[in-house]
Amino acid sequence: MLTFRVEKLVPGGYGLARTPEGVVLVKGALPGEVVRGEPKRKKGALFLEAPEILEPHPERYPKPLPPSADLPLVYEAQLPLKEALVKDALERIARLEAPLAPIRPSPKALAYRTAAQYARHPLGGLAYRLPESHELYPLEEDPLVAEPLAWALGVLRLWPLPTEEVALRGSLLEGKVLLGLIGGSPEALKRPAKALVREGFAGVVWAEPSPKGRFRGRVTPLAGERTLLEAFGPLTATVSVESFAQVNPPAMGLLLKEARGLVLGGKRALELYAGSGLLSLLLSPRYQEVVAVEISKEAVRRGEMDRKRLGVENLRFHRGDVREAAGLGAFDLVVVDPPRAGLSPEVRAYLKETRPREVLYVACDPSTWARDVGELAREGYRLAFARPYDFFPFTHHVEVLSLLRLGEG
Ligand SMILES: C[S@@+](CC[C@H](N)C(=O)[O-])C[C@H]1O[C@@H](n2cnc3c(N)ncnc32)[C@H](O)[C@@H]1O
Repeated sequence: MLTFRVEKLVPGGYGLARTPEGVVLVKGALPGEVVRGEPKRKKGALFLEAPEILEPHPERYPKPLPPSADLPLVYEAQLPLKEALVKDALERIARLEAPLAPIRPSPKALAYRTAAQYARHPLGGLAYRLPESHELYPLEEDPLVAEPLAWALGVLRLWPLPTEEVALRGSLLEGKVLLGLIGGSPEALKRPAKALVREGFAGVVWAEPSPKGRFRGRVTPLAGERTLLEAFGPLTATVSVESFAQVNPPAMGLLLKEARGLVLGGKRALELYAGSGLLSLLLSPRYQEVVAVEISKEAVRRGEMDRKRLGVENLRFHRGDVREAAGLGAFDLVVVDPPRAGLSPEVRAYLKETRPREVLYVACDPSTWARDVGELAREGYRLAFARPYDFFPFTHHVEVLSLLRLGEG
């Protein structure tokens, strides 16, 4: 059993501590806290997953939070820690001393999420599934979800639906919520789905559980609407329960507003990992031609709906794999917003080969972002702008908006 003090927060949401046994990564412990436990060795590093907290942080958040909330601090105290994560990644991984604009807080610290997934508890009601485990935590309430989802949770807790998981996507603009039922039989769920729509859900789809990920298998609409309209600052866009959209639309709205002012404009722009093409729609007035590449059929379908609704004529969606970007030729601007793994080796090779004048990089993982920024800096790019954004209060997650420019320009 070891007793030690946690030094700092590191990517992945762990508290790092230096102990006589070596460096220990502690889950759910905050910088400055004294913890006790038996660290276990995993893949060469020491981890303490369920520490006993002997000396809590003076600003520890006093109310219950879901298990995904791995930064249980009063809101103002979370922001410098997130800023430090990005700065640290930039210095340690990218080896850059570039200035970082101050972190932009989330417009709301609680009740901000417009999407969430829960497991069904075998004893009834809903539960949180602990990350990377099958353990379930019964759900009383979720203070992080926005109003339409809080209403949905109240209804779903009482419905004994024969599914494995439920997914929710709300719209703050419409004040409505869509429901995804994952697992069970679509035939058996048709009637309950119709009843749920009568109860106030905007729409219900069924999805086959898939080892490739949520909504990567068969999806069947059961009742009501399939999409909602949401406001992302300067843009309105369709959202669905079946494919990626940012979970904190007002925070994404602030990022979009700032992104619009960063780029130089020009002839051709390319967006990779485009989702439904929010950034392409936003930047389309600044370029003659815009191409958006995205692998998810459902995201492209939503993007096409938005393109037509907004009357954007110079944007073309290309449903495909970004690893094949080499075939698309050269662009003045390349926009990227990859998943946590960062840019694929093929995309990095494509950027080095075609050398766009500007790369607008939106990141959800500071470590892989710093790896990619460091690589581009060695290719002659300058990190002209970088600002952390808080899209996920009460978690270690932090988003970064950044612009890389070729040469001194
Ligand atoms: C972080 S999201 C960004 C979406 C968009 N910028 C937005 O804010 O809505 C990453 C997107 O990359 C897509 N994606 C992941 N791997 C891909 C690949 N190899 N080729 C094309 N798209 C991919 C995912 O489907 C997802 O929509």
